[in-house]
Amino acid sequence: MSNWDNDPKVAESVCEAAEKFGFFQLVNHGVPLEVLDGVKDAPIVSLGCQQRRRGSTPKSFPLPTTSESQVLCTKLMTALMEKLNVKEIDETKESLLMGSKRINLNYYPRCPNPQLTVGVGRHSDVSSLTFLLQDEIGGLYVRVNEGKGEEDGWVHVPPIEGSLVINVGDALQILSNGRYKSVEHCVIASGSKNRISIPIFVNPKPNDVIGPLPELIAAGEKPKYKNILYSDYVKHFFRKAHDGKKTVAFAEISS
Ligand SMILES: O=C(O)CCC(=O)C(=O)O
Ligand SMILES: [Fe+2]
Repeated sequence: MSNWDNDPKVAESVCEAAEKFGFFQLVNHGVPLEVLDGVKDAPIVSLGCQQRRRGSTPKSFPLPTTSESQVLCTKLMTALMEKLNVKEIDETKESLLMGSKRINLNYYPRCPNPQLTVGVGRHSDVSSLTFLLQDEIGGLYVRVNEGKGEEDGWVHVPPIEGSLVINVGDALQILSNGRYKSVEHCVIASGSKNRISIPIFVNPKPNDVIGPLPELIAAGEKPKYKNILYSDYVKHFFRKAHDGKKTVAFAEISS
């Protein structure tokens, strides 16, 4: 990614990955590694580890985002919007695409029989984009080829040192009228090692109304989703279990 500015293929690959897979890993992303390590080593993380009980649900802690991650986020959003022929990220779009952020801390205690514990159940994120820092343990699985019979399955996202895992969330799927995919993923705990992951969720503002972007509808696309208050969408997500049932169905226009 370091040659983002002089190689248009980088932006193209990002858009292609967001359309086809909804997930990709970035290296040379410009977010200094010390920032990632700093977050992983923060005292609150160790405290969290001691307080966690085996098998209990991961907990959220507010942690600051960095200016480097903001620059990266703006670059990605700009490229993703250009691909949709949305030329300018004005104030309204900035709010819809990246108006609020939340950082979580997920701690997965090792479990001798991972099949018997809940890491994170199948879900898609409600964000527009999620940036995930994961340690070297692994355990994140992403759904591929959904609905394609025998090819439908789960692929492990291997930890790559210094990389960021980035995925499209439901809000961006809705705003892009289904062009960018928010795919299901889940986490299986390790049988032998504790794992930490830190997702940064980049979201619309709670009071934003999300729906297919006006530029797409003006270009003749039929809207696949209704306009919906983002905070209502998030409420719906937290009301239901992580059972693989799609939150995005809540916003779909039935045909
Ligand atoms: O821990 C991970 O790798 C992913 C966690 C996740 O999907 C989430 O917090 O939404
Ligand atoms: Fe997630």
